[in-house]
Amino acid sequence: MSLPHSDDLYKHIAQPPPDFSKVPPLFRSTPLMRHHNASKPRLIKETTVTKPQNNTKHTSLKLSGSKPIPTFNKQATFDTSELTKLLGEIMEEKLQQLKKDEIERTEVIGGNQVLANPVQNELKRELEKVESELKLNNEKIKNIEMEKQSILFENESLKNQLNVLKRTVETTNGNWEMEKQMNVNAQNKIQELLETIQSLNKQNNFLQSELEKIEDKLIHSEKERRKLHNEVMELKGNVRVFCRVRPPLKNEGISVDVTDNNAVIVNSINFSGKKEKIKFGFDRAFDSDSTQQDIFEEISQLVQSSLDGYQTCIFAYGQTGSGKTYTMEGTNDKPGMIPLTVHKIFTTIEELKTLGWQFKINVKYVEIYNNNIFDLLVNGEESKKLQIKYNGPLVILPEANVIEVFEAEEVDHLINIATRNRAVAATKCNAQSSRSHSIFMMDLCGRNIGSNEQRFGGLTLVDLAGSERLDESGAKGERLEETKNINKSLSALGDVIVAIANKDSHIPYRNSKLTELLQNCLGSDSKTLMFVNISSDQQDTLETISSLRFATKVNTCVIGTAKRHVQ
Ligand SMILES: Nc1ncnc2c1ncn2[C@@H]1O[C@H](COP(=O)(O)OP(=O)(O)OP(=O)(O)O)[C@@H](O)[C@H]1O
Repeated sequence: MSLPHSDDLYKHIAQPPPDFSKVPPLFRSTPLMRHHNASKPRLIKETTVTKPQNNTKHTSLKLSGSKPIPTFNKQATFDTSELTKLLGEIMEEKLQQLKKDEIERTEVIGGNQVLANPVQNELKRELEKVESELKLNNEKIKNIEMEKQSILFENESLKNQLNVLKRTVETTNGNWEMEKQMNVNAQNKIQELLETIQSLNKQNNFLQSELEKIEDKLIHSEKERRKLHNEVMELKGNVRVFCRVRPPLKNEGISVDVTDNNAVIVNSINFSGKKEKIKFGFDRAFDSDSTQQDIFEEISQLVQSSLDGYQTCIFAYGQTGSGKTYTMEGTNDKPGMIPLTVHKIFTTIEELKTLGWQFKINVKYVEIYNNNIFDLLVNGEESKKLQIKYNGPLVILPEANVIEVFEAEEVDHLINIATRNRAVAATKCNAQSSRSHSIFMMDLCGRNIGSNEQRFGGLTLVDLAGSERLDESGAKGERLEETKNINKSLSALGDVIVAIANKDSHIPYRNSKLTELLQNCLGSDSKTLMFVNISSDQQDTLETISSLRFATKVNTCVIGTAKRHVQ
């Protein structure tokens, strides 16, 4: 009798899980040896079966009288519990058979319970061997079961991972498609933009050349404009006189009329007591209704001249209380010529920037009191006397504070400081009378960044101290000294203008600090505008006539063609 070797048995078990669905139900569910046949079942030798599909040989166990143990199928699902049960049943059956054989053999011997027969011993050894093999196989099956569980678990985990990877690949594919499309769109857009840039570059080059042509034309027309402007100014006269009539302060009758915008008629009484009308002609005459703006419109062209590189000077002359300070400085709500001029300069500079002009503006503000020059741009401390020096033909004040300004508001602030510092003394004639000449100076240095042309212009605005006839003022002591100095300097101013008008070889600038300081802007190189301010009050008639005579003298003065300071 030959039993299957345990290794052979294990060989079948160690194969991949068999597919029991392909095993006939009989072998999967029927307990093999539960219904014994009449003949005793025996474990018989191995049978070899060749599978037609792949010619592989399979070995199966078979018990006599029992159903054959199913052939192992590599493709089949592996059900170890079924196999264990099957093997158990085989072993059990074999054991029973051995026991039965032993009993039969014992009976053969004749009822003697003797077992010492060699066949019996061999069977016993066989039994023990089979039993130990069974045990061993059971353990191997257990291990295989565990390994199977682990493989199943790993398989499940790999399946999950595979699913995740599949989804990731799907998503990535979707994203990649989307990005591919976006990339195509972006490349199209870039192409479009490149084409636009190219076309814009072409346009730009064209416009650039057009711009250069226009700039050339502009520079040319700017030069033309300056030339024409200057010709107009020269035709108008480099020294012009405007007369402004102050509204009456007292209700005593008006002694002055303005006609034709350029003539002033004074109603007076002559020495013989007869009424007479004295007429004075000027470049412009403004009646008492004229506003600050009306007047500024007429002088604003001088601002352009100063930016064009000319020295310009505007001064206000007139008796005390005639409205000089009102005209030059004005009030907060009715700004005068100085603040209006400053604002105009800054707006014009802004416009000139588009033509490549850049300006540096320095401001000085001084007063002349008792023929001494004092700085008005001092903060708190007492102003010391300033000395006039010469830089070639140019008059300079090296000790004066020079403030560079960048906007009109800064100048407004400086004017406020100067107004506070200005010496104001009460006199019999006017409790608010200014007893000094105030002189506001702006140096305008322009440079054109395109043509590198440079211009050095200047604007001087002078509020002269009130002219007074000594017998009228009744001044004594310090006030008398002030009045004398004022009148002396005003007289010197008249003399200088007359000397210039007469083309005298000597111009007496140095007769007073006023004329000496105004030298830069009183002469052939400059454009001068004088306001003669007069009172319309009847009681001021004599002073009015005196002022108008002085102004007429200036008005007839023809100063030579102004020179522009350019490099
Ligand atoms: N055109 C005007 N319209 C209205 N008020 C004016 C006008 N001119 C002058 N005034 C007023 O007359 C007064 C005297 O004017 P202002 O102080 O300007 O004279 P002034 O000539 O500067 O005197 P002084 O020589 O003493 O300095 C001020 O109250 C001023 O407001």
